[in-house]
Parts: sequence; C-alpha cells; structure tokens
Amino acid sequence: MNEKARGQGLLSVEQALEALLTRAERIVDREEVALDEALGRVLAHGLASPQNVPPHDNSAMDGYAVRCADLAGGALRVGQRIPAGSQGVPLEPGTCARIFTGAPIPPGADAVVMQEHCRVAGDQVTVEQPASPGQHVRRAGEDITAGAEILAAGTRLRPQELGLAASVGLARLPVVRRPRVALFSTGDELVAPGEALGPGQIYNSNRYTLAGLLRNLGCEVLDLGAVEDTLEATREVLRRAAGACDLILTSGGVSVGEEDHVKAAVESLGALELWRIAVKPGKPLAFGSVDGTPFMGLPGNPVSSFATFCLFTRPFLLRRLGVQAVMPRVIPAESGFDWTRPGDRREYLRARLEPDAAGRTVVTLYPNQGSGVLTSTSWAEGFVIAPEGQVIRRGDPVSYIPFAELLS
Ligand SMILES: Nc1nc2c(c(=O)[nH]1)N[C@H]1C(S)=C(S)[C@@H](COP(=O)(O)OP(=O)(O)OC[C@H]3O[C@@H](n4cnc5c(N)ncnc54)[C@H](O)[C@@H]3O)O[C@H]1N2
Ligand code: MOO
Repeated sequence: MNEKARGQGLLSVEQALEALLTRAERIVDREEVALDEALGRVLAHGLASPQNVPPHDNSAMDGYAVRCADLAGGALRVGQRIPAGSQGVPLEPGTCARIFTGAPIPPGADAVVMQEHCRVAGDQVTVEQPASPGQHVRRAGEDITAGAEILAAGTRLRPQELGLAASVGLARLPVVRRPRVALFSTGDELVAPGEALGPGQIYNSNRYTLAGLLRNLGCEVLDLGAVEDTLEATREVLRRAAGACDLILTSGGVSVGEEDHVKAAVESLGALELWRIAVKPGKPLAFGSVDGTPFMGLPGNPVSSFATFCLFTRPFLLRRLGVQAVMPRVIPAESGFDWTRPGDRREYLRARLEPDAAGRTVVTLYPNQGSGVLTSTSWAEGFVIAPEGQVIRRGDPVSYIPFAELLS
C-alpha cells in the first residue's frame, strides 16, 4: 500500500483480511448427509478408505487373460469366460480366459492381451504380439490402499470428491453444518423487482446478487427482506437475526452519510468497526457483532457489494466452515489494455480473457468501471488487479482472478 493511502488511514486488503480471518470462528456443529446431498459441503473430518480400490486385480482391456510363460507354446485354448462382476477359476496350463474390462484376473494369469492382438479360431487363440507380465492388469489398491486418507478435513466436496467417496463404498459423509446467513437491505430508495418505481427509487439488486453468492457457497440464506429505515425497526431485525444465524450481512449505509440506521443499531446492540480499505470498488466496510453474532456491512454500490463479498465475505465464511485455502487463485496473464491513471487504492477491474488482433489471449476491460455499473460484472469473467500507484501497459504481466474461483 502506498504512503498516501496509509496517510488517509486506509487498511490494506491484506490487513482487512487478516483481521476478518482471525475472527472467523469455526462452526462446530456437524451432521451426516447422504452422498447425494453432499455436493458443495465441507468435510468435518478426514476420511480413510475402508478398502483397496480397485478391490481386486482386474483387466484394463477386453481380450484374453494369459500366463506369459505359456505363450511360447503356440495357440491357447479358451478355458473360461470372465465378464465384469464375476469371478474366474485358476488358469490351467496351456489355456487362457476370455476376459472383459474390469473383470477380475483369474489366479495364475499374469497379463491381458487385447483382443485386437489375437487371432481366434474356434476355441483356440493365437497371440500375435509379445506380452509381458503385468500388461493391462490394474492392480488391487493401485488407486487407493485400505486405510489411506482419501480426503482431509476442511475439503469442499466437488463432484470428483463425491465419486471418490463412493469408490470406497462410503454412503454418508460427515459435513459441517451449513452456515446460516441473515441478509437484509435498508434504504428508502429500494423497491423489490415486480413493483412500480416511485420518484427517486431504484430496484433492490444487491439482495439477489448477495443471496446468489451465499447460496453458491452452500449457505442457508435467512432473507429478512427490506427493513423499514428506523432505528427501532433495524434494532429489532438485528436482534431477531442474531439469535438465528452465523453472520448478519447487509449492504449499504456504511459510508459517511447519516441517512441509514444500520450503523447506529449495530453499535447499540454490540460493537462496530468502520473500516476504510485501500480497495476499489469497496472502500467502506463495516465489521462488528450483535449479541455475539458477527455482522458484516458491505457498501451499497452494486459492484462494490459484489466485489467485497468476493474479497472478504467469502473467505470469512469459508474459514468459519474450516476451509484452509480460502483465497482465490490468481492467474498470471497479459494485459490487453493501458491503465494510465492509477489511484491510491488497489483496483479490481471487471475483465475477461479474449484474443487480441494477433490471436494472443490477453485481458480486456469492460469500458465502464463505475461501481454502480452492474453490467460490468455480467460481461466480465474475472477481476484483473490494478495495483495502487502502478501504470499498466498493453503486454505487461497482470494478475487475473477468474470468477470461477469466486462463484462456487
Ligand atoms: N462523502 C463520501 N461519500 C462516499 C464515499 C466517501 O468516502 N465519502 N464513499 C463512496 C463509496 S467508495 C461507496 S462504495 C459508497 C458506499 O456507500 P454506502 O455503503 O453508504 O451505500 P449507500 O449510500 O446506502 O448506497 C450507495 C449506492 O448504492 C445503491 N444501493 C444501496 N443498496 C442497494 C441495493 N440493495 N440494491 C441496489 N443498489 C443499492 C444506493 O442507491 C446508492 O446509489 O459511498 C460513496 N460515497
Ligand atoms: O469503493 Mo466504492 O466501493 O469505490 O464504490
């Protein structure tokens, strides 16, 4: 962070994150859910495999299971047929077994020959290519050995992890309870979509963006709607929310204006810090607690709300779930734009990767980077970081965060 930002009393993104993460208490409640219900959940403890995968030596090909030493003697008689799901018998000398992909290797066989490399006449098979022991045999336990840890505590379960758990026979998984997040908006200008706009009014978009971001993270959203903008009504809804959730999330009313009652209401029921962070969009951020429940107040500008959720709320909630790697991966990329007027705050510009005139993949910017321009977030596929005080030229290396890293 540069001197000017420090002089203005701004926190760096890292300082704000550290303060948040040190206060992100682990949710201790856990539950067991069926595999079908476990997508996106976080493992409460590590999982060890009760068995080998594959459970038995099996064939990787459709063909013939042989004993390599027998091949010198010419054609082999097909002594048995072993489809997947059945079990063969010991291979007699001078015979082979018709075998299919996934079927257990019969005792005595040491290789599988693909059927494309065999000539078959009646029940006689001539192997036309040299074979070596172990060929096309998938060994028992070559993927997973019994007792090995397959997944660590704190893993977010993607489809691959569900498949992995299923492959060792686990039907139910221990997961951390879903975080419950109470969400409400204040502001006399806000109207729900579907209603008519009065003079000076706008539609409440943050509610939908934030609820979607929360659901993507696996949170249960306690939607408290739009709250009447009085101190008493705000206190009442905060009290109600505090008893029923793991985080109270609001947007708007965290800057310097005095129209909104959220700040005063939180302060009167608990504690509130108003941070100013060297980040754009998203300078003002409120963090506090109501009756011991964490409170986070995101800035009202729609892009600021979206960005601060991604940068601060998401890591906070993931850490509460017990996830260690809570930060999105930053990808090195090449700038396809000029950024000649850098500010004092680190900017998260709405961007996407596109081919330039020469066919090189470069980062391009949405032309209007205003923090009220929600279109930029829909056009974009990621953020490119413009560090404070730094000019960026076409061709320069830049850091890019794909939204895919943030929207799950
Ligand atoms: N004098 C100053 N003014 C402002 C400063 C500052 O430092 N000094 N900071 C600016 C920055 S940066 C931001 S970001 C905003 C944050 O303001 P608030 O969090 O107090 O938000 P509001 O004033 O309530 O609203 C800002 C803007 O966003 C619209 N809004 C609010 N909620 C919603 C919603 N649910 N859906 C859609 N749009 C919403 C609201 O109508 C305003 O246009 O403050 C700057 N000002
Ligand atoms: O930081 Mo505000 O979030 O620039 O619009």
